Amino acid sequence: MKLLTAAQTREADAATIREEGISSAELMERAAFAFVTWLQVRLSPAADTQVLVLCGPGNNGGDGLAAARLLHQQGYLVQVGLLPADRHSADWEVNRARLPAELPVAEWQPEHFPAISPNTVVVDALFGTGLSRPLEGTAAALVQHLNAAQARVVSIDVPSGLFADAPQPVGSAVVKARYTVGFELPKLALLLPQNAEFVGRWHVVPIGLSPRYLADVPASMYLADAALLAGRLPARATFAHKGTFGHALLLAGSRGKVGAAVLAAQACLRGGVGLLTVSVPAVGYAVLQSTVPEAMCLPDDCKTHLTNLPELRPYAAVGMGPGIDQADDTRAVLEELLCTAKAPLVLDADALNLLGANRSLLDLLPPSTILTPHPKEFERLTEPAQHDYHRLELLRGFARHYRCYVVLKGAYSCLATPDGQLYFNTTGNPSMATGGSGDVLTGLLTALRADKRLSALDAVLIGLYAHGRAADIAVADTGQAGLVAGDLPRYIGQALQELTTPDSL
Ligand SMILES: NC(=O)C1=CN([C@@H]2O[C@H](COP(=O)(O)OP(=O)(O)OC[C@H]3O[C@@H](n4cnc5c(N)ncnc54)[C@H](OP(=O)(O)O)[C@@H]3O)[C@@H](O)[C@H]2O)[C@@H](O)CC1
Ligand SMILES: Nc1ncnc2c1ncn2[C@@H]1O[C@H](COP(=O)(O)OP(=O)(O)O)[C@@H](O)[C@H]1O
Ligand SMILES: [K+]
Repeated sequence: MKLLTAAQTREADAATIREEGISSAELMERAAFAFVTWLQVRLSPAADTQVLVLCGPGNNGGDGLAAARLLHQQGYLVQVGLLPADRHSADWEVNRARLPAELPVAEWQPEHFPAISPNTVVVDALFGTGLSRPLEGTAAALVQHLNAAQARVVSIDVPSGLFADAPQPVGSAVVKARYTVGFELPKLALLLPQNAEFVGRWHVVPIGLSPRYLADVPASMYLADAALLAGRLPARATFAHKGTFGHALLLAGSRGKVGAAVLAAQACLRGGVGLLTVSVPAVGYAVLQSTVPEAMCLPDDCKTHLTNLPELRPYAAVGMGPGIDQADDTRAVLEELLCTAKAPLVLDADALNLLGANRSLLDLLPPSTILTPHPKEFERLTEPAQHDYHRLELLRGFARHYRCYVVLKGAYSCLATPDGQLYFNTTGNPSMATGGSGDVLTGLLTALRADKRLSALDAVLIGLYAHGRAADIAVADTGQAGLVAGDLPRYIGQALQELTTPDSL
């Protein structure tokens, strides 16, 4: 699924109206109906629920007016509060005129905004994608009044005051919603951690925007969801053998962090690799052999950390980083790996920290290397970001410059490709905020990179999706708090199966 800018969303509306021969008011009715349908599933029975719809002057306010009418028709106790304005959009006027006379409507004057009870469900339809500047004056005061009320707020399209795809000044007035319900496609703002306190949980509801427009519009940002990835993992051929899926090498572990090597190795095997060799410091040899008997183990001469790069010829992909620590000998191993590797590389954790501390090594990165930093590791590779949009631009620039695939890990992990595209992963949940989840990802990505049937892009996208999906499946058994990283590998196979090409004509 593509992520559209606010301007492209307007074009999508216009294309839909043109192609279907409908009026813009009809499209607004569709949007309001989709919103109300979503809301009704979550509301208590009509007689018990007071709904306040706060409407701004544009089409977001128009959506609110149409939603107020539809909720009123369903028997909810609805009131409408209007933000005073000199001008209104044409479809706002249409829907204002359609409000039934018995539905209470009042213009809310700044001197005496009515009190908002915490029991009220507030529909925030003040501003949407048409926000042209930060809120101030009456609009800002109303947003502050609403936020102070601590009512249950559901925002239409975007929380009012939040730009859909650009940063706003720190401290701007923005509605703090419990839910945000968007139309057809999520806006970029909903995916960024800095907006979490405004967005709450988000959902998108379909409104039938032009499929032709959505297919043709150029995009540089995508949502990597099941629809994008379904069928991208080829099914295993009947006569497949272990050579078909590649031999991977993992360089992982140090004294006190052998567990990272174990987690990465388990995930690599569950990711379907044909053969796996793990190079660990001598202290990890017995641990690895007993906990991951399917893997071969190459103990380093050094007891505590990695000091030797194994002969690389047998390997179809190499992953380095989990738990390796940052000793100078290990930096030399990394440098030799970057200089000599012919196979694709996956670099994580301390391999990234070593790159950050020795930036001249970055110029040695082979093209198409996969790097998986979390925001702090990414900062060590680049510079502190001013805000999340800036971080995404740094990410895009880094991936382009070094011709690499860079995954900025988080709730919606973002992959930047060498040609500057961004893909946001949609799977995963907060159960993964536990030590070792990243080590599991390294192992899984190394397995998928060793599989020659997959392109680099597909390997990363499938890996990110399956990593998060494994956690989504696992929490049904473990609960969120109870999940540990070692649970994840067992669910990877199920997650990968969901993306496997169906065995049909
Ligand atoms: N496919 C879809 O997604 C569909 C989208 N639809 C809906 O349309 C919404 C977009 O509507 P929209 O373009 O009319 O913009 P909206 O957000 O209502 O605000 C514009 C008004 O606010 C004003 N204004 C702006 N900034 C301001 C400020 N800081 N302080 C004060 N005023 C400010 C601005 O005035 P101006 O900038 O000209 O001064 C103008 O009057 C979208 O979010 C969705 O809900 C559906 O109906 C159909 C399908
Ligand atoms: N709230 C969350 N929602 C979804 N995924 C998450 C969340 N928190 C963490 N993750 C995922 O868990 C992994 C954590 O990786 P990382 O920070 O490297 O952990 P570690 O270093 O402990 O292995 C990343 O893939 C990240 O995307
Ligand atoms: K809104």
